[in-house]
Amino acid sequence: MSLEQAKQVAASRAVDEFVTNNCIFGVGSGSTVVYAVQRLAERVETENLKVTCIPTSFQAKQLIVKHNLVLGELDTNPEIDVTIDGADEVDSNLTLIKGGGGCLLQEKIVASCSKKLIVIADYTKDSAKLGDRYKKGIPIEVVPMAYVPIRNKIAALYGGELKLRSAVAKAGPVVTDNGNFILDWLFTNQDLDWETVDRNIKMIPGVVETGLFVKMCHKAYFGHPEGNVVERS
Ligand SMILES: O=C[C@H](O)[C@H](O)[C@H](O)COP(=O)(O)O
Repeated sequence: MSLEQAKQVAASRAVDEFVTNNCIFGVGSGSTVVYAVQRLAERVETENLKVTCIPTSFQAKQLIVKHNLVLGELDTNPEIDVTIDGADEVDSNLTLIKGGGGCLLQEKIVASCSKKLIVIADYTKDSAKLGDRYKKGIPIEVVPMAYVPIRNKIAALYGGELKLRSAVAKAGPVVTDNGNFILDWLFTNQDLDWETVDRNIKMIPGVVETGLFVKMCHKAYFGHPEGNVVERS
């Protein structure tokens, strides 16, 4: 079984366990969520479910539209029953690194409005400590004019290196769905108190959001190459 199939089994399991008729459903972002939306669309069709989908990114919105699902927004649905989202790394406390695909801000807003945040991932995202397996650092979304002082302040506070994320098919930096830049913080101390770190970084003027999701995740599903799914809650 491939990594893609490992993502798929985790996504299907989560959708089957958490999506119910008439629910308000937060749609995460990234490559694993694609399988969750596919499974949701199958269930909506075969079981005639009524589900309103709240996107966490431009990509998520496109997925909802492509599968003819009902598109909602926080203005009309500020309380979400369950959000299913991917992650770049999940530690033993269910603390997450998110934003590898640049979508952390809307993801965290939607997660904060959700009764439950469920993470779906392949087994390579399952770590004891943040940084064990994901080596690209913690994404931090920042207002463009402030990226240099923010970079210096975080390095002075906690050490490590902060890199302005560069675009691949464009010259210059990645610009998020919200018009901001992303700093990837290559931290060196894996034993930090991530709740405090998250709070302190967010206090720096110009920081919009961090990719640290602390005490937000209700349950994680990790797909394995053998086809089994490991659950953690
Ligand atoms: O910005 C992207 C999101 O936080 C994704 O949920 C995360 O990067 C995981 O994506 P994938 O399922 O593609 O590994």
